[in-house]
Amino acid sequence: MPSKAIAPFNGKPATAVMVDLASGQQALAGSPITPAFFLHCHRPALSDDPPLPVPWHGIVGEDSKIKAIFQQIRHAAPYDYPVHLSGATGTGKELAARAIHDLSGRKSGPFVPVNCGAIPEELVESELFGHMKGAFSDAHRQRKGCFERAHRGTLFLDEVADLSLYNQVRLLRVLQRGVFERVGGERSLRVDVRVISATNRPLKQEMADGTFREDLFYRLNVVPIHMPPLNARRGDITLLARYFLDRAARRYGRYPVRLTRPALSLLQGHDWPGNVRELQNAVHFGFVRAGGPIIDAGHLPPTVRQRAKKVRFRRLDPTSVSHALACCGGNKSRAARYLGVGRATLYRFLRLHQPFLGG
Ligand SMILES: Nc1ncnc2c1ncn2[C@@H]1O[C@H](COP(=O)(O)OP(=O)(O)OP(=O)(O)O)[C@@H](O)[C@H]1O
Repeated sequence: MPSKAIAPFNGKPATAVMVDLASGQQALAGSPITPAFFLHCHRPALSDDPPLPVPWHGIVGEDSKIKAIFQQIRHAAPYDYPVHLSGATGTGKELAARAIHDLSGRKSGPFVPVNCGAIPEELVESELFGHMKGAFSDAHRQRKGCFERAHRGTLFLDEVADLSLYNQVRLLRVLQRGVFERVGGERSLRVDVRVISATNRPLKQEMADGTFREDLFYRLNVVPIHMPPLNARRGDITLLARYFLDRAARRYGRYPVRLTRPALSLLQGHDWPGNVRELQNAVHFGFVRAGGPIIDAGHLPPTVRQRAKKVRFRRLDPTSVSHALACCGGNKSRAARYLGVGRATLYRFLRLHQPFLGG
């Protein structure tokens, strides 16, 4: 056990009640908790801690799928061709866009992210292209749009599929002609901008439905990069969880903080529909809930705990249950522990499957 694990005690005995999560062993109330007792309680239950790798341009991952993404980013970065990032929400599309910018010749220029889905329809045009004073009732002064602000840099159009057909045409014209006018302005402006776009919507389907213009798609999708869901790179779950925890611990000066093995296996068993963002939120929730150096399964959000239960239930099958019961001499509590499920789960399973188990 590295010495940092006992750092919270600063070598001095602390006084509080401490219970070993696995064995239920408890230090006497008010008696000093020695580092040795702390180690006794937590060493077997804690996850192993190989050193964290340095994030690659803010992106953490060692799975071959994410390494292939690093490679695609490296290839795309030096050119000015538009890149389109697809992938579900929370998979790291914005991080990838920033990495492309950082690795490009534009890195000393601005990176301007704009969430097309978050701007009210009537303001999209002025947000993208700027406006002249008096162009509309609230235009009290002239304002530059995102295209101008991104001059000599990169414009990141997030949620590009949320643009209305009208604004898609405006965007297409700028990409085709390389010039635009501010709303209410007559002078054509030319800027030097690289466009990276992203969406979590299926653009092929949107085109088939007529809600996304095909010509715009081909303008944006010159270099496509698809961000894989976290589910497809499950090997990175532990790494990412430890990374987010480490960052939280550093930020709030609460070091060291560690996940117990049961907490890690809950995280590993979850299917993460919200991808890395959901994992990050779950870790932060656990960090806040635990309030101390050890984050256990019970500190994780209910969604993660609930879903894991369902997954475990789905994984039960009559053969493994019969086998567990046989191994445990028919004792259901022991069989439940053997199977890694709660007693109630096993009882529910038995009620449903008793006829097939011959009981
Ligand atoms: N591989 C990763 N390593 C470290 N942090 C990550 C990684 N992937 C995502 N994140 C973090 O998860 C959060 C969501 O990432 P990001 O905003 O880039 O996702 P997104 O795909 O653009 O999401 P959306 O489609 O909802 O806009 C951010 O806080 C980001 O820092």
